[in-house]
Amino acid sequence: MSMLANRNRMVAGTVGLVGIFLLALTLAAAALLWTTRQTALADSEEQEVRFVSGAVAALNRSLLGVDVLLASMDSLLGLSGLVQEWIDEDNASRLIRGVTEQSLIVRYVALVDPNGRVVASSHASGSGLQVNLPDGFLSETMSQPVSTLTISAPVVSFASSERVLYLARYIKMADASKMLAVAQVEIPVLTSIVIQGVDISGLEVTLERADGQLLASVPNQERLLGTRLPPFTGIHQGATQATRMATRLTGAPGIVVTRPVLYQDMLISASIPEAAALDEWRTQRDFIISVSLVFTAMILAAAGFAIWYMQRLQHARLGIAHSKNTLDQALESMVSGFVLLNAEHQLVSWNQRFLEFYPWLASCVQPLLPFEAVLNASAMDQFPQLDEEQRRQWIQRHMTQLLNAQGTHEQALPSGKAIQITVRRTPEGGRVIVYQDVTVLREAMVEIEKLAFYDALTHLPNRRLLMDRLEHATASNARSGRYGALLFLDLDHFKVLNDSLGHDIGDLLLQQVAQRLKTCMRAEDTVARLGGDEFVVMLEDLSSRSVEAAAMARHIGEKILEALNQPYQLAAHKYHSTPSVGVTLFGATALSSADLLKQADIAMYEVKAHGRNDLCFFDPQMQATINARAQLERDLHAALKNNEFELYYQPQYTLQGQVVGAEVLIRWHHPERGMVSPIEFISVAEESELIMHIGQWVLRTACEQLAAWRTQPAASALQLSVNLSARQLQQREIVAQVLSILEETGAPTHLLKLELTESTVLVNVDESIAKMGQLKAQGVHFSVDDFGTGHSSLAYLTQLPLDQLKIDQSFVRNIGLKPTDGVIVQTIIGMARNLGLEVIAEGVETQLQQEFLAEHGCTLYQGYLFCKPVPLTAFTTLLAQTQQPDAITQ
Ligand SMILES: Nc1nc2c(ncn2[C@@H]2O[C@@H]3COP(=O)(O)O[C@H]4[C@@H](O)[C@H](n5cnc6c(=O)[nH]c(N)nc65)O[C@@H]4COP(=O)(O)O[C@H]3[C@H]2O)c(=O)[nH]1
Repeated sequence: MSMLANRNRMVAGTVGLVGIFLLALTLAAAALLWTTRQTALADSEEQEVRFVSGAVAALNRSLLGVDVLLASMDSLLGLSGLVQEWIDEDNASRLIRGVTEQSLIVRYVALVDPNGRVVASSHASGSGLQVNLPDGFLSETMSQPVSTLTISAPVVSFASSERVLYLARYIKMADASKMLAVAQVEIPVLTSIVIQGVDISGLEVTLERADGQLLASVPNQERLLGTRLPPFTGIHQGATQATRMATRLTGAPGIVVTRPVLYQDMLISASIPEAAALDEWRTQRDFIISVSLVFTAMILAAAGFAIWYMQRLQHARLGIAHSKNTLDQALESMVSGFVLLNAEHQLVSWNQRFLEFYPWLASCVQPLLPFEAVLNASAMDQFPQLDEEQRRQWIQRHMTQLLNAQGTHEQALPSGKAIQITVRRTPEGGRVIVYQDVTVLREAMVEIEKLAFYDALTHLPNRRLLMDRLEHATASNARSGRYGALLFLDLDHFKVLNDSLGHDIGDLLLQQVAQRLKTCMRAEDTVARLGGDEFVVMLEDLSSRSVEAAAMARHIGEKILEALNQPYQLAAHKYHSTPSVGVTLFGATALSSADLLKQADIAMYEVKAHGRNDLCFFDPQMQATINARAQLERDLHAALKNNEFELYYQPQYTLQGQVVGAEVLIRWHHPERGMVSPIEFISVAEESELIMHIGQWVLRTACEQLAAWRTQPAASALQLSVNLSARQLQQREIVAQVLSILEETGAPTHLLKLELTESTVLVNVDESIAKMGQLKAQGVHFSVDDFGTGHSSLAYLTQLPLDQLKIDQSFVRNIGLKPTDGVIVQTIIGMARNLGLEVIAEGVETQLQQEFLAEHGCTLYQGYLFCKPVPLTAFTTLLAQTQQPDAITQ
């Protein structure tokens, strides 16, 4: 409504403005017309005044000449001394002719007696000339008291048949009689004198008497000559200014200038009809009017265009306002939040829904607010704990995400809402951001996923999800070459429970079993319920060695057996349940998920067939291995308890054959199997807590021996190298443990050398370095076993607090056989020397090997060439026979 009023106001304003313009233009044009008209009239007046002045002057001069000519007759003819009869007419005519010929305007001059008879004349006929003076002219002239020039009315000359004027004055004779000297002037001659060659358009010139009698005129008006023109009214005859009145001849409205002539109340009048005076002005007038009309047309056209344009503009504005209104309504009725940013990433538009999602922004949003400020407000409200730098980074991260994002991403709000944010770039470089509440959708999806992939009773993954994960796991294990395991569980006699106590109780058992199974697993493992009382556990990424993977699977299986064997409280019923567990490994062979599940299922039935509540592997060989390992573990536990271990000592020699120490190597006297090699049982022990106990036993025994040797001069300087397994070093309390054993046994710290393998150190380098550093600070020595075989520890070599490098026997064995190994041996020796470390070669079996090592700078040796690992008694005997070096000092 107001827009319409506004438009009308604008149109009215434009019309008014145009009216003013047109009025101004009209006034200006009129003023211009008036001015130019007045100027044209003034110009004509001026012209007329100039002309009349010239004409009067010329006529006066001519009349004066005639007057002088006539007056000169007296002296020429000596008339004042004569009487008429004395006049020699011929002589007088000749004399008159002589002076008349000198005049330019006078045609004839005659001497006329009071009776009108020509006495003498300038004409060839002399006194024979006929002069037809108008009636009364003669007597009128003669009767003048003083002789003055009189001018007759126009008459036709007998002599020339032309219209002429007679100019006369009387001359007194000696006898007081009077003679009339008359000059005949042809009117055309007179008018040509008056006109003086001037050519003024429309000019009317009259020579008149004061009473209006017309004597001559230009243009010649034959019929008016001698008649009386309307007298001048209200005009002073002597006035020199122009007067607006009817022209003298045609009576048209015009400009009249009149001036008296010197003689006999004659005057000259010049008239220009206004029409002629404004001739040129009319052209100007037409031009001014044309220009004004053109301007008027242009103004009207411009106004028309302006109104049209305003209407269009208004229309467009109305359209835009309407569109904006519609858009605003649309935005406000959107279920999504909406934000529009300009190219400078400032807020241009947003809707209420956006503020409902982010209520803390309600007080800060305003047009052209930089979006960074919006993020800042969010960060301040939502993450008040962030310091300024963290907040800056948070804002930066979100800005980058906003600027680079095309498409959708999701945001979880503290309120629990899930907001899907869609960012689109506008053609101007701005952004349209749409915020959609997808909380319900997400919850529904979670629910759908749950229904699709999870078991409703236990909330464990169902068969579908298990198979999906199994597919992934088998594919990934096939790539990495590592093994995983699938454990198929079935609850023994579940049907009996269900039938006797009902399904609800059965369901309670299943739920509790699910709960217990989860507690036995790592986070990355999967426990699934296939249905009924069948559960499957999938263990991924166990080991790259199948035996080890099987052992780990067995461990977990046994854990499950133990957990599920605990009594259950099912509502009011106490219940004891047992499971049967079938295991199969996956990773080596590319079996399908279904086949793997079948294998585990078969293994599980194997358990059922053999009395239930047990675990069985699908592969009989694997089962046998696992059984053996299980047996070995059990035996190792017993061995520790029954003191079945013994330490052997393998001496370490200098080049000169002196024994500087020994490596202690564990031996197990199995009650049934006899001596068991550490190669067989150390790796098994390392997979469980057993290695801690065995390692501790070895360390304590070695330290006790060192302490015992303190008082024996032959052995008091010997160092003992003790192998420390990876798991031992990873123990948090290893440093305290070693130090307390040293203290308890009283062994000299500096005689204890701990042998580590490269891989042992590299498990957790920084922590290993720290632990080694602490022990080193107390005097304990370190040697790296198997140097050069494992991972490249070169990068850490300088950081490790080492005393000795041990060249692995695999290189020593190949000396003389494999040139590259010879080179490696040389390199290790060189490196050890550079780092100021001792270097010892193990597994030296031949003279050739020893010579090669000696030649390249190796100073210590261990191997069958010198001595095999031997029991303490044999070692003590050996010591007695061998020369010892000086004691090793700290
Ligand atoms: N062919 C040949 N072999 C030689 C020669 N000289 C020594 N050996 C053998 O090489 C092994 C050297 O020990 P290792 O590399 O630490 O390798 C050891 C070590 O890793 C581990 N082990 C032995 N005792 C312990 C122990 O007390 N604690 C820990 N953690 N591991 C031990 O068992 C591995 C095997 O020990 P052993 O059977 O005693 O085997 C010993 C030793 O008998 C030689 O000239 N030729």
